[in-house]
Amino acid sequence: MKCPSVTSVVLLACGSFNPITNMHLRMFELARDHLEDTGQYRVLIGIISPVGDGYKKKGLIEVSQRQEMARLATENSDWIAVGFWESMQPDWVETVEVIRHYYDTLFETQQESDETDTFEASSPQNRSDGPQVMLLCGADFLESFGVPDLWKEEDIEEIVGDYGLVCITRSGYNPYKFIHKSDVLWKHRRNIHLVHECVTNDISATHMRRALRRGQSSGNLLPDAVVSYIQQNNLYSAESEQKNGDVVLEPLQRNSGDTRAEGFTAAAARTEVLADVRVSSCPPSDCAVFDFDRIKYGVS
Ligand SMILES: Nc1ncnc2c1ncn2[C@@H]1O[C@H](COP(=O)(O)OP(=O)(O)OP(=O)(O)O)[C@@H](O)[C@H]1O
Ligand SMILES: NC(=O)c1ccc[n+]([C@@H]2O[C@H](COP(=O)(O)O)[C@@H](O)[C@H]2O)c1
Ligand SMILES: [Zn+2]
Repeated sequence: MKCPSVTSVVLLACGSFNPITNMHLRMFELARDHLEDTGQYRVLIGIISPVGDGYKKKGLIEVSQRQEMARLATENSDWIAVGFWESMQPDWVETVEVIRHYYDTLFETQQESDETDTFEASSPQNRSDGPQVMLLCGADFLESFGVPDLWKEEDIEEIVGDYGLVCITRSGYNPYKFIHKSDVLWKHRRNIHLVHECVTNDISATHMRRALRRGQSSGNLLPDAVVSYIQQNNLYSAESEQKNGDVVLEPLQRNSGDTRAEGFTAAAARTEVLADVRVSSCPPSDCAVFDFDRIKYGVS
């Protein structure tokens, strides 16, 4: 019997990581288990890429500190590491460019190790050799594709069409419904791996920052080394939470040309509406696999 080929995968998670939480680390484990369970993939490494300060998100502390926390959180992992390239760029970098960067770097490495030197540059979807870079995210990230002026259509098309996405469900979001309603996501649904997080939780960096600035415990939801680093450097306060408070998020500014704070407020309000799609329904019973063609989930 012919052995089905196994694709090597690099998982890339882009985000603020302000600070990194245990859920961020769990996200990688859930994604790896899910992909490897299919028998079609082998996950080689996971990369955490903290966004640069130029992203200008409210309450975003310096990237050197977010990086250090991510480094501490992953120092004992044998497969998850921090990617520094994104934050070393002078300006905020579109996510698709970060993915391209890691894809190109891996491709070059593969090329160098190839003796025959017969490789030709080809687009990711046409390449059967070498590892595939997949974007790893939570359902809120996926649903942010629907926020006007936040993402370029062509970037979404490239991310899901050429590279692929692994999305972890998150309380308050319904990625099944979101994909069903989006033409581009539906078209590329086979490249979107939805992983159902069976342990319902509402862990977020926002909750952690709130607890920390109020002097409360992080309730074991942050790695110990990260808690110590935060305490030693007195990182989260009412003041740090106000950082970028009156600035427009860089992607919105870039895509809409709007530098006014009201522009951001309007977009933030749209985000709220999006989050309102909140449907608690998860895939019926199967926690690991969701087959769009097999399961009907009553979307209007
Ligand atoms: N509890 C969670 N469940 C699923 N995905 C999550 C969870 N927490 C974070 N993620 C994902 O981790 C990635 C990085 O997210 P991010 O740094 O924004 O963390 P966050 O907890 O959402 O922080 P914040 O509250 O500041 O937005 C995103 O893709 C996000 O969707
Ligand atoms: N157009 C884009 O490429 C685009 C838009 C918004 C956010 N992002 C990225 O998504 C991530 C979002 O992080 P947060 O969920 O912490 O805001 C960041 O890495 C950011 O750079 C990319
Ligand atoms: Zn977030």
